Amino acid sequence: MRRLIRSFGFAFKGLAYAAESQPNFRIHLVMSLVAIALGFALHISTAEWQWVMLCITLVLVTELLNTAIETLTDLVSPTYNVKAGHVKDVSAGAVVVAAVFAFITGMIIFIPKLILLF
Ligand SMILES: Nc1ncnc2c1ncn2[C@@H]1O[C@H](COP(=O)(O)OP(=O)(O)OP(=O)(O)O)[C@@H](O)[C@H]1O
Repeated sequence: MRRLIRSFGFAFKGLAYAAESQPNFRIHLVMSLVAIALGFALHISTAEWQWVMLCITLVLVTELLNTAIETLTDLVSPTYNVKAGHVKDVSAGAVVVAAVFAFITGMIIFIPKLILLF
């Protein structure tokens, strides 16, 4: 049990490191809170909540993995290296793919409800 609590402690340390060091991670956290607030305000359905939560999870997880990959790349290749550049670019590409998916899903769920309000 003590080991489990210790592991959670390390995981939260990782989350705190990403939040402190990565402006993009902070932006995605704020966007996630905005999506959750909109979800409550617009009374979205259970199925829509599942899509919203999937998008939030996907974006935050890819952002965390991107941070880990960037940190590891800087560790193993502190000087310029073409392959290190590719590693970082591909990793950043994964975040963009997740963010585009989240943006499109958000539009599909929220735009019709926002239009009905006006
Ligand atoms: N060691 C390296 N060798 C070659 N190219 C690199 C190297 N480090 C960074 N790059 C190039 O510079 C780009 C930006 O790298 P950087 O480490 O600044 O990440 P970043 O854009 O600041 O990421 P984030 O904003 O998510 O923290 C990389 O995507 C890559 O193309």
